[in-house]
Formats: sequence, C-alpha cells, structure tokens
Amino acid sequence: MTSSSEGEILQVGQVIRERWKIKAKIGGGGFGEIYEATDVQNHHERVAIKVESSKATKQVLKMEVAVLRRLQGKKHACKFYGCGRNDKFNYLVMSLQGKNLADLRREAPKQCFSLNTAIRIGLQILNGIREIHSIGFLHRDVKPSNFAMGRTSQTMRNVYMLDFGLARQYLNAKGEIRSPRSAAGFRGTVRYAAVTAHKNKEMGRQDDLWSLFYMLTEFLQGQLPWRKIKDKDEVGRMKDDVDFTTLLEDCPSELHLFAAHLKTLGYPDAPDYTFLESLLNQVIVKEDIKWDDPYDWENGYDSVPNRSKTNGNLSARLKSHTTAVIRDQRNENRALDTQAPITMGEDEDEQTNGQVLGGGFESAHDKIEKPKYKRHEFLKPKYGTVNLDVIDAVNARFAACDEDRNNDVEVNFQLPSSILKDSPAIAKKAPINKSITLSINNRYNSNKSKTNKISSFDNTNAQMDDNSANNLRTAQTIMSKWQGSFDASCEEMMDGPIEETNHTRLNPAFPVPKVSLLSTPRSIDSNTSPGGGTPSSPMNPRQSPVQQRRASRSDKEKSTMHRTASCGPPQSNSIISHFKGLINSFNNLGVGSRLSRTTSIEEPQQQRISSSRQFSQQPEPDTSYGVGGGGGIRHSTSMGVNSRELPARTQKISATFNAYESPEEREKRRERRLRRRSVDSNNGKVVVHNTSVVHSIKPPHQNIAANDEEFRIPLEENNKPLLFYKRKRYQFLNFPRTSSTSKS
Ligand SMILES: Nc1ncnc2c1ncn2[C@@H]1O[C@H](COP(=O)(O)OP(=O)(O)OP(=O)(O)O)[C@@H](O)[C@H]1O
Repeated sequence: MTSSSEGEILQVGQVIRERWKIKAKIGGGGFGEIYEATDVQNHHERVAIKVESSKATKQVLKMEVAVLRRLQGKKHACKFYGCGRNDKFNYLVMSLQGKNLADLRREAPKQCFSLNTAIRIGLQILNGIREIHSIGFLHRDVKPSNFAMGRTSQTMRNVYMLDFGLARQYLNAKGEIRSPRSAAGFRGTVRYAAVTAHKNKEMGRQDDLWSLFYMLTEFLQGQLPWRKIKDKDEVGRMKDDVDFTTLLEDCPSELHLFAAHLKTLGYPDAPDYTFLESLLNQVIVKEDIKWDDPYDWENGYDSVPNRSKTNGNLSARLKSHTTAVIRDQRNENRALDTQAPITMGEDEDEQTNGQVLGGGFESAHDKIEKPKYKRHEFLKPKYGTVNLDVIDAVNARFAACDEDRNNDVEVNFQLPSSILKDSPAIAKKAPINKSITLSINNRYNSNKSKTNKISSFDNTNAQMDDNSANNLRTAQTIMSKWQGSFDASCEEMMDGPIEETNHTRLNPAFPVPKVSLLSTPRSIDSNTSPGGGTPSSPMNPRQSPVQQRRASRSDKEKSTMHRTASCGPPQSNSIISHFKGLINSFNNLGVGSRLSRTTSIEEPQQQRISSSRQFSQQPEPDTSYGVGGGGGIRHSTSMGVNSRELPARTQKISATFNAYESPEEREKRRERRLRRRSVDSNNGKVVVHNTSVVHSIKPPHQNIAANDEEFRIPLEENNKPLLFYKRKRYQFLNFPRTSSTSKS
C-alpha cells in the first residue's frame, strides 16, 4: 500500500461528504485511483473509494457506477455504498476487498497457481462473468487484476469482479442483442484481450470468456507466449495462430474443450455457461479437488507445483511458429487497422519480470508507458484517411446518440416516371403516389415504434443503439451505413434536453405509403458502376476519397455485407443523384450550416411553374431565433413531395430547410452560386428564381456524367467536396465532455 501524496487526487485524512475518511491509496490504474477509507458514520467500516479527476479526458466512473448498481445482490460484485462528484473529482464508494489475482499470482514462486486453485478460481470468475452478462453488459477488460478476493472472514474465499469502466451494454432495452458495429476500437488489456478486440471488431460475450481462458492458461502455465510482446497487433496475430496443444501443454484436456466451445461462438451467440462450468467441474471431480481446500496463498503457496519449469519456456516454443505467421500475414493484417488512434490497456505486469510489485501498484514506469484510452476520440480520423469501418463506427456512435430524441427526419421521394417504368419493383410498392419514404435517423424502426428507450441510463457513458430485432440486423447495418450521413450533432444530443425544432424534425408534406429503401450508395455504386470508379458514373467526378474507397472495396467484403436491394433492380442514375443531393443537403444542415436552402429538381418543362409555386421562400420576422441580429429571415420549413398542384408528369424532390441566414450571407451565397452555375445558366438549364435554384434533369439515357453539375443540389456555400462534410461530422465525436452529475 502506498500513502497518497501530493499530485494525487485525494490526500490521507481527507473526508469526503463528511463520511468517508481517506486512509491510504491502495491502487491506481489507467482510469483512476483507489483509496481505502473508513466510514466515520458507520462504525468506521473500511471501504474502497475509486476516484477520477473531473478533468480526466476519460470519464469512466459513471459507467462503473451504472454497472455496479445493476450488479447489486450478485455474488461476485462489491457492495455499492455511494457515489458523487465535486468540481475536482468523481468518486465511487464500494466495499473493500483483498488482494487482486494478479498480485496473488505474482507472489507465487513460479507465478502460477496449482490446478486446484486455478480451477476453483476459474469457476468463480466464470460465474462473475455470467452475472455481468446477465444484466446485459460485457466487461471487456477481464484480467487478473480486475478480480480480487474478499477481505473479511466471510468473504475471503469469494472472488469479486472489479472495474467496469470499459463495460458495454450488449442488450438493448428490449433485451435484444444490439447490432454489432463493423468496427470498434480496441478495448481491454493486450495480454488478455480476445482476438476479436485485436481485430477491432465488436466484442461479444464469448470474448470475456476468451480472456478468462487466457487467464486460466496463465494461472496454470505461469505465463502466456505473448507476455513480452508489446505490439498489440503482433499479440493479436499470435493469439490467432496459437497452437493450442503447445499452449495448453500439461493442462487438463477440458481446457481444450473450453476453447473449442468459444471458437464456435460469434457476436450474437450466447455462450453455454453451464457447459463451460461443467468442464471445470469435471476437472474438480477428476483431480479430486475439494471446495474447502485452502487456496495457494492461504497455505503459503506450498502446494504450487513447479509448472513453469516442466513446461520450459512456453514463449520460446511457440515463437518460431508465430513469427513465421507474422511475416506472412503482416501486410494482410494491416487492413485491420483503422485510421483512428488505437488505444489499449497495457499488460499489467510486463515490467515485473517475475518479481512481486509491492502492493500491486503500477510503477511510475508503467504509468508512463500505459497508453490511455480516448473513449470519445478514438473515432476521430485523420483528414482524408478515413476508412469505411471507421465510418461505420461513427454511424454506430451517432445511432447511440439519437436514443429517444425526436430528431427523426422523413423524406418522401417522388420518383421520376422514367425510373418507375424501369423499376417494376418500386412501382409495385408505391403504385399510387410513386413515392419512397426514407426515414432518416429513425433507423431500424420502420414501424416508427419508439419503445427502445433506456430511460434509466441517461447519466452514463453507455452507448446504446436503438436497433432492434436480430433478423433486421443486416438491414440495420446497411441503413446505418447510409443514414449516418443524416445524423445530427452528438454534441447537441448528448448535452441535455433537446428542443424539438423545425430543423430537427421535418415532416413529409403528404404522408404516403412507406417503402423502406435499404440499398446503400455502396450497393448502388456497385450496380451502376462496377468497381465504383468508371467515368460514366454520375457521381464519379466528384467522388471523395471516402466514396472511392467505398466503391473499391473488395468483392469479398461486399458479399459479407448481405446487402438487401429492396428497391429491386439496379436503379437509374438520376434517382441516385437525387438521393445523393439530398444527402448532401442534409449534411449541410447536420454540420450546423446556417444556409437556407430551397431546392427543387424537376423535369425541364415544369421548372418555372414549380419553382414559382413551390419553392419561394417565406420570410418571417426573426423573432423566435434571436440570433444574428435583426434583418435575418426565418425560412419556411417543409420537406417532402408536393405534386398535387403540378401537372401529372412533373416529378420533383423538394427540400426546404429551416435555418437562419442573414440577408448579407444569403446575397453572398447567391452570388457565389450564380458564378458557379454560369456555364449551365447560359444553356438555359439552370433557372434562378428568387433565391431558389432549380436544376433541370436530363433523361437517364443521356450522358449525365458530362453534366454532373446539373444533378447536384448545391452543397455548402464554399462548394467543398463531400469529404469536407464527412470530416465535419467526425468532429462531432470530439464533443466536449458533459459534466457528470451526482448519483448519490
Ligand atoms: N473495491 C476494491 N477493494 C480493494 N481493492 C480494489 C477495489 N477496487 C479496486 N481495487 C484495487 O485497485 C486496482 C485497480 O482498480 P481498477 O481496476 O478498478 O482501476 P483501473 O484504474 O480501472 O485500473 P486498470 O486500468 O489497471 O484496469 C485493482 O487491481 C485492485 O487491486
């Protein structure tokens, strides 16, 4: 134990909330500091207090509190006594436990436990993991230092699970498995993390159990082959290619079966905890282990065999195999990397080298070397180097942010008759109105049910998707890939109540039968332009690097997406352009553009009529916005299709956004737009009516690539390419930390 000193969050003798008096610092991990304290209001009961600085970039204590509260009453959870915050720190008060398993193993002469101890401890950990899974969470940092033995005579043989700072909810409020993100940052501790984590994939329940498997192996063998290896990716490759026969040499054969079961499990699969438990129980029976036997540390490690010696150097024996694999796979595995900063928990005892660290604290060296999680920053990509998986992860984040917010946007697309003619499937689905409704942000909930609220979880960092049924997962994933473009700012969503404003909820002007549109730009690209990069694609000339990467994804990747093209046959380029234009417009809105936009796309012969009827802006006094001073205009708000007044052949997409814009800004924008359009204007193809721009659409059979400009709804006022918006959207992820609130 170390006493707290200057520079640490709490000082010895300090009393928190007139109740908990700090006695000593007993631990300090990557995310906080642990102190022993006494409860001066309750017979000086000894408690543990975990604190994190309120200025810490990683605020994990709220998650810890949320999980620990839900675990109350479970056998392997500490008692929760209270929590709170002040301007300096956040704290969590819980029951004080004894030594953690990492320390206990290090104290053993050969850094390993007897089979007797390892299996019984393993069984308890298995049950602890089962408990946290039963409340809908993954631990994601299962490792020896996150399990401690009880401290009192009643609890000293019980294992307690600690540290829920990296926990993640895998069930939604309906008890359904949340859709996996196709990319997730590395979470956990390199030595014990499952291969899934190394691959930046969404972790499932089986991954906590893989960590238990590595723990058990280390308990028995005294080391893991990748113990000395710092490189996360290399460790991941070693785990992926490990020879289990060598790894589990001299271990009970049941451990092979343990691993074999885990290998059969994917993200959504429920592990067979009972089977795994029975495997460990078989060892207990086979080895005649008694539950009352002392644990190794209780009898001074007398019963610990010299396993490490009989096993020789496990790392060395496995090394030649894995090195060869590493060389072969190095390039291939680079594809697993995301551009986002990868952070990781570090090996807990890499520096111990077989020695026991006093009190089990991290050395200063550990602390310097230990990379810190950047929980909210890991998705922030470098400009221009975003890969698709990161985009998917971002979209998942956005999905998490829009929980129960009324920010859904619905757009009705009136399809050009030429397309309907070419696409009987669409025509069949929307026989009367020839419309497609695209629900934006209301992802996965085509029935618009909003029952996925997880109301009791407002005050934590948990990320919750409101995605629902498993059988919709494919569609959900697809929708998220596209619809992420429409999400509003996380900042806005996370920072307290949202007023439902017109610009966050746009209703269709005329409700029409809804048809889900599940084909993504990616699949559209592949349909219309195999390879995604042919010059004939109308999108191609302006494809951002992200789009190009998207288009050039390998066939293998594409096939694993199980894309659903519910719109039937490949669609005409013009409708794709319409959608893309709308996406771009929404992007503008999403990044907080103050532009007012009234845009119409319609057939040439109708453009003047419709523009005058439909798209004239409706100035209103600038009273309700109260920003930007007087003289601003609040524009009308509507989005949808209105073809009632128009002749039957007119097909149009209209989008009018409600946003503030001063007259000067509007005028400047108009001038810029005119400059941009001057060429086309000369051909009479673009008509500027008032402040509305009406673009003519060429019939699909014409060479639209050459006239791509015509098909684009104006983008941002500086006409930056799409990537600009993508980048802006990522910036939302860097939202300022919301201040935590006391839960006590
Ligand atoms: N309730 C407790 N009783 C006794 N010791 C505790 C308790 N909670 C934590 N500790 C000790 O503090 C150490 C670090 O705790 P914890 O894992 O919660 O912090 P952390 O900052 O998340 O650490 P890391 O990043 O290394 O996982 C534990 O290994 C354990 O030894």
